[in-house]
Amino acid sequence: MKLSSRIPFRLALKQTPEQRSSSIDTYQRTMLHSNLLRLVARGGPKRLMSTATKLTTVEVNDKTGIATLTMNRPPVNSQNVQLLEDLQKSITEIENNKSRGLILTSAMSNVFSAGLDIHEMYNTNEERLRIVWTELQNAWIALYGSSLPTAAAINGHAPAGGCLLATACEYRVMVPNCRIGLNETQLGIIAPKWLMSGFLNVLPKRVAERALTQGRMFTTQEAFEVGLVDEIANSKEEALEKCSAFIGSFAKVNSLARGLTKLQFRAENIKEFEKIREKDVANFIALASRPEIQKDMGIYLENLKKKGKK
Ligand SMILES: CC/C=C\C/C=C\C/C=C\C=C\CC(=O)SCCNC(=O)CCNC(=O)[C@H](O)C(C)(C)COP(=O)(O)OP(=O)(O)OC[C@H]1O[C@@H](n2cnc3c(N)ncnc32)[C@H](O)[C@@H]1OP(=O)(O)O
Repeated sequence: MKLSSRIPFRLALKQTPEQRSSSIDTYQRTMLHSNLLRLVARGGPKRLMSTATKLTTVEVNDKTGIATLTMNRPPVNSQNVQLLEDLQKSITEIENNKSRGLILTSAMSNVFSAGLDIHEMYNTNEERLRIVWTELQNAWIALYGSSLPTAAAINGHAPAGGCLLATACEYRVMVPNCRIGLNETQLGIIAPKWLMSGFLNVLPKRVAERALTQGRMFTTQEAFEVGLVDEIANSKEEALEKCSAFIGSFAKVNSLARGLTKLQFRAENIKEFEKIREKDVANFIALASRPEIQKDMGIYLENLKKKGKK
């Protein structure tokens, strides 16, 4: 069940602040309850599985029971609506198939994900912008709000939306000589609080504030030194192994207690996000529709293309 589809937020908007807060608590309880049922169901035997959507694949290791979710949208895994929807489908599938944990990675050799596909936001209409941002929100909350152990094997660059997905996971292993960060201010835009929340979970507040205001892209080594990534691996294979070892570290921990403890840590951010998600979509549409932002996007895309041809 998708977290996003369970929120009675439209109803909540018509309520008093007290009623609204109580509906959100009801939502939280429902969320914890359904995650609890899923955790109880996960006690059964493991299955070997390999499935695919259009732009993602899921492979479950039959020995470890850990699922690897691979994004496969050449050349840079930029997040269009299809990739964001496929990510949600794959996460839901992994949550339902008794996997022991989820590792997110990329089929590209040097890019984890280039973030939102800027073509999806350029020269388009409000309805498309609404869909793009809503699907980004949905993909993020599906990963951030999962009770499964999650890890990112970051086998390439992870700017903006790429960093968002990586920091929605509980653990990050990155290959050398790549960059990761939230570069929104460099693009002249302000990342909303929910988009920063994974980043804020893992970095000291002072480091996060400076990085976000600078729009800083950390090298692998710098990301490791500040704690944005937990380990460095020399290859994608090694990154996957380290992620598996992290997920394996929970083997002797009661999965129900583990999952609910994780969700308690994340509940506040999720609650805040649910309160503002519709307003956030409206803000994004207003921002991305602005003529000067559209002009900047066009220039940014041109520069990316020119750089590619060099
Ligand atoms: C100026 C304002 C722009 C938009 C913002 C406005 C409103 C949005 C509000 C908030 C959004 C926030 C979340 C986001 O995720 S925004 C996206 C931010 N992403 C980036 O800035 C990353 C840009 N890409 C890169 O830095 C590099 O491509 C790389 C480091 C990921 C990989 O480098 P490579 O050298 O391996 O590959 P390239 O030659 O650069 O690229 C190959 C190919 O892919 C195209 N491309 C790259 N990134 C994107 C993208 N994010 N969207 C669409 N297309 C992208 C690039 O143009 C090349 O295309 P061609 O093959 O030349 O056609």
